[in-house]
Amino acid sequence: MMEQYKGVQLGELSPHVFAVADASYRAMLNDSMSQSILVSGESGAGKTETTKLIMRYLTYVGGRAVLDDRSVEQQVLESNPLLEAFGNAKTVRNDNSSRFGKFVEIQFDKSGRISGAAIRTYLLERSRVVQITDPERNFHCFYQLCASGKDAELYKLGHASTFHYLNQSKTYELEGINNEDEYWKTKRAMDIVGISRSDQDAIFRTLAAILHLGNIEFSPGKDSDSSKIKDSTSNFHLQMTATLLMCDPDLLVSSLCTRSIHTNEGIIIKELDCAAAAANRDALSKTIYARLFDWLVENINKSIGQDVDSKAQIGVLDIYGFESFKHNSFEQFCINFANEKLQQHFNEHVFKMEQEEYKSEKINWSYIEFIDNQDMLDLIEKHQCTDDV
Ligand SMILES: Nc1ncnc2c1ncn2[C@@H]1O[C@H](COP(=O)(O)OP(=O)(O)OP(=O)(O)O)[C@@H](O)[C@H]1O
Repeated sequence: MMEQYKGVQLGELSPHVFAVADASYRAMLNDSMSQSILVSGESGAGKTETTKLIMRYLTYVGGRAVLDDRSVEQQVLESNPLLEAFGNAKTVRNDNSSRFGKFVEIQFDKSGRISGAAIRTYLLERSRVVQITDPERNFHCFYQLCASGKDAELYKLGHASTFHYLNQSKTYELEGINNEDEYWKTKRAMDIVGISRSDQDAIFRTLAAILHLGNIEFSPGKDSDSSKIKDSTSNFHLQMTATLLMCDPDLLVSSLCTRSIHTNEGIIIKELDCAAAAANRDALSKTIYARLFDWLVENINKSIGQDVDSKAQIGVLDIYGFESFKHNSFEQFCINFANEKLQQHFNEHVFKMEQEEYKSEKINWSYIEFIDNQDMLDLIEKHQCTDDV
């Protein structure tokens, strides 16, 4: 199919993702201008798979610029399983739903050969680390680690069902997928992108720490509105978390059960009640996970290598689609807002600007009705004067 679409004018053959990829590649070469491909659609529509096909096509036409055994394009493609292990999860609509947005920039030299690449990620759904509902799952990597046999034992991990962050939903397995096999695939992907064995250990240690952290429970302390570690089980998970994160257990307790407020007079330590301590614990887990994810992306980028002298680039944007669940949170608001913005960009170019041009050139055409969502966007993002409201 790639051969068939290579160099053929857009529209001559049936619609195909390779036709779009080819058109952007030719436009980049002929006009010496960078291009962007926006892959949109609701959750489960096939955006991530389409993005992979686009990258495969650009790899096919953009050839190989580096003559070592791990070329740039291969590394971009091979970084996918790793990003998916840490950034994808089962949702009601898609067993492998991307829970982050991704912008892949493929850089080309003046002869149109791939010379570098960069992956930028957006809006990781951090809340999933601490809260899931049946039949969804947390990020794949947690289930992979729990099923990893000896490695899981090393971090004192049991079955996924023994962890609060995973057992809020009773779905632990995915159809046709073996968690342990996936664990080894993820490790292999780490080898490919050049993550050292000691860094790999640190990554899984961090994941294990998050799981143990989630199992720490609190009970009321001596003072009113204060809290303490609930019992010996919670204390075990606390000690495990501290060991895995290589921090002092007492410091960890105080960072969970108290809050420091910086004032002009100095720092005030405030005790937290059980609910606030649990929220603190979850905030810590989300932050650690988000930073781990950013670290992974940064290392993938370092390993792929950027071409600072690149002549032009093709960017492929794969951002997660419209979502409407039974319970929608701030994340859904951000996702849907980003999608509305993208839809408006599409409307601007496909309907508004095109029809304005017809009008100015007095071309006879039948007006295409479309829903203009500008008012909705203005409502959310425009600064309003109080007088106007
Ligand atoms: N071109 C394709 N060929 C075969 N199967 C496909 C193709 N595109 C999508 N699928 C199937 O649909 C599923 C969902 O696709 P994908 O993960 O790409 O959706 P998405 O639009 O990126 O969803 P989300 O917004 O939830 O991340 C895939 O796991 C795969 O099973």
